[in-house]
Amino acid sequence: MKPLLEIKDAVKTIYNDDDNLNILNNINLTINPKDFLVVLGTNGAGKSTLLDAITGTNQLTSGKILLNGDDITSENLAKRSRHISRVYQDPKSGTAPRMTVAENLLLAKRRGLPRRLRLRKLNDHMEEFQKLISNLPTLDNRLNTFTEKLSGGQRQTLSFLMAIIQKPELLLLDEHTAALDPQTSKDLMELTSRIILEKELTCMMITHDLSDAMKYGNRLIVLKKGEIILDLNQEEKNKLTEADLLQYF
Ligand SMILES: Nc1ncnc2c1ncn2[C@@H]1O[C@H](COP(=O)(O)OP(=O)(O)OP(=O)(O)O)[C@@H](O)[C@H]1O
Repeated sequence: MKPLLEIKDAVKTIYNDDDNLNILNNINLTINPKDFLVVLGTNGAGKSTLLDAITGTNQLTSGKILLNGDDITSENLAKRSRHISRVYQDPKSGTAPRMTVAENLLLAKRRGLPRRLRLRKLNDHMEEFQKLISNLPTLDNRLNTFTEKLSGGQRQTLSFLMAIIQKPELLLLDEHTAALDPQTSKDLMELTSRIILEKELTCMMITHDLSDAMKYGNRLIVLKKGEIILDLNQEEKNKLTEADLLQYF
C-alpha cells in the first residue's frame, strides 16, 4: 500500500543561549490511507510540534515530510491546507465568531478560493448543510446562529465539521475534545469516530484521555522527549490495558 504520510528523520531544534534542545528527535513515522492514529505523550513531549511540522505552521530543522509521495517539507501552510485540516483544543480557534454556522461551513467548503468568492450563493447550500447537522442535536436549528453565541461544545462540533467538509487527505485532531465537559466530549468523540469510518478518512489524533486512546483508532503511538517510544498496531493495542499504558508516562 502506498503510504499517505511519511515523516523521515524529523528533527526540530530549539536554540537556547546555554543549551540546544531537540524537541523532535529523529522521528520516523509512516501513516497509511485510512489509518486512525492516536498520539499519546507527556506534556512537552513534542506532539503539537509534530502536528505543526505536518501542517507547516512551524518548519522542521531537518528531515522530510512526504504526502502521497510528494515532498511537502518546505510548502507553506496555505498550500498544505488544501490537503490537511486540523482541529485545535480551543473551541474559539476554528470558527469565525461574527459569522453564522452556515457561513462558517461555506467558508470551510470553499477553502482555497479567494475570500470574496467564498460566501457567494449561501442559499444554494442550506439544504446540504441542514442535512449535515440534522443528526446532531447540538447544532440542529442553528444554521443561522452567529458562532459567538454557541457553547464551546457546539463550536467545537462546528470546527470538526468544517475540518472534514472537504474530505481532507489528512485530518489532524489536537486534543479537540479536551476543553469540553465529559458528556459533550464523549458525543464529539463518537461523532469523530463515526465520520472518520464513514468517510474513510486518514486521521492523527492527539489525546491525553487514556480510555479514548484505547477505544478509538487502529494504531497508537506514545511520544516522550521528542521520540516515539511505543508504536502499536490494532492487535497489539487490543491486548493493552490502561495500567500498561500508564507506565509510559
Ligand atoms: N517556539 C518554541 N520555543 C521554545 N520552546 C518551544 C517552542 N515550541 C515548543 N517548545 C517546547 O518544546 C516542547 C514540546 O512542546 P509541544 O507543545 O510540542 O508539546 P506537547 O507534547 O504538545 O505538550 P502538551 O501535551 O503539553 O500540549 C516543550 O518543552 C515546549 O516548551
